[in-house]
Amino acid sequence: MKLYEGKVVSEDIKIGIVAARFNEFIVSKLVSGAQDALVRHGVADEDIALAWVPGAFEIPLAAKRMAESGKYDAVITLGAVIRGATSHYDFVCSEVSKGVANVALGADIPVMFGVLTTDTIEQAIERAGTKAGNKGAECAQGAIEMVNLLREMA
Ligand SMILES: Nc1c(NC[C@H](O)[C@H](O)[C@H](O)CO)[nH]c(=O)[nH]c1=O
Ligand SMILES: CC(=O)[C@@H](O)COP(=O)(O)O
Repeated sequence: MKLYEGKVVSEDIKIGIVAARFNEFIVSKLVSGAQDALVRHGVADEDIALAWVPGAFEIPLAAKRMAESGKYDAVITLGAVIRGATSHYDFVCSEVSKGVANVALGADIPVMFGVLTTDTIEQAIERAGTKAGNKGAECAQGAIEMVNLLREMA
């Protein structure tokens, strides 16, 4: 049986990050978690680019530009959508998740979904470097794995 799996060791990998500024207190921790994980797995700091957008809803467009530029082997999207008093949360989450998935399929490169979608601020904090890990670091490792996997499958 031929087995394909990507190693989580970077060899000449360039990464683009798109981060939403809304809930920046949380998202900044996701960005630093992603950057730390990328560098510690061998990605050169100069091979990482970061673009800030106003909110999660704007992530897919910026991710599309990065993914289709040809400059990056993978894109990591980071944000924190925290439920409020109206149904706005549902629309934002739906469009961001669908949009990010479509960018990956359209550009044919890994686009990692690192947007927290939580009911409470506490849940977001737990996933930004405390008891439930750091979603940015998780996506960073996943991005390296996916790049290596797709290179193996080529
Ligand atoms: N409520 C949150 C938002 N809302 C803003 C939207 O993402 C968007 O920027 C606005 O509707 C203008 O197009 N964004 C988040 O990232 N997180 C939230 O909790
Ligand atoms: C996720 C959101 O858009 C939300 O935080 C906005 O809050 P609200 O629904 O109270 O307007």
